[in-house]
Amino acid sequence: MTIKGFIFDLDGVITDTAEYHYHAWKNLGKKMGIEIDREFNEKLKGISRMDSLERILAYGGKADRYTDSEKELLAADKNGEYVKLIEDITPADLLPGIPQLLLDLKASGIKLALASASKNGPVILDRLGITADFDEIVDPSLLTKGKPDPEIFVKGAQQLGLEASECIGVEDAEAGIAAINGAHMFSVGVGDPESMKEADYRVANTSELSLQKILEAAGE
Ligand SMILES: O=P(O)(O)OC[C@H]1O[C@@H](O)[C@H](O)[C@@H](O)[C@@H]1O
Ligand SMILES: [Mg+2]
Repeated sequence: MTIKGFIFDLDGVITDTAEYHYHAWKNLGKKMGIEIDREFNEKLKGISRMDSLERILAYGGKADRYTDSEKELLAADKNGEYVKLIEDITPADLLPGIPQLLLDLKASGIKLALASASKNGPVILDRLGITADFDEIVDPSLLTKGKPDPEIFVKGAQQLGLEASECIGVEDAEAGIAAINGAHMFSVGVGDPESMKEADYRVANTSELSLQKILEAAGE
């Protein structure tokens, strides 16, 4: 078999923390007088904390309103709310289909890496009880460019000791699919068809993720 590695996004793929990011940004937006809706939120998925804040400020026409240190405080405010929202995560918060997919990957001897832009990723993996399932975690603080740049997926493959052509990337973000495709990996998209239109293989939600179907679609 050619495929030897799976590289996963976390938020919105393994657990529904994408929803918590949305709520925390929406609340911060309210404090700044910027209305954030679900459509705009699609453009925030996969984007680092500070880059998300910059996008929100530009969207609200307030790009020049805050100093760098004020932006640090705003981002810390959002993260404070987010950290509270993830406090009670347990293994029951794995999205449907993910426990089985992880079992099937293990049984197939396929290695796993995490390619999340979130600095909260490791603590979430711990609370979900799946840290030991991952062979590698890409440290987002060491990246020079965030998604949609391919760097995080390229690093994931390197850390696993694999070629890009031997890996499959799984994402729920437009920026994430662009990053996987840019890394020349087969991309699996979870979400609505419009946001996931660039993915090589698409499912509407995680309960439809099947290792066998993904491998078939990838030509195995
Ligand atoms: O603020 P954190 O936890 O470091 O997360 C950074 C980014 O992580 C990504 O996984 C999320 O899709 C983004 O919404 C989020 O902004
Ligand atoms: Mg995501």
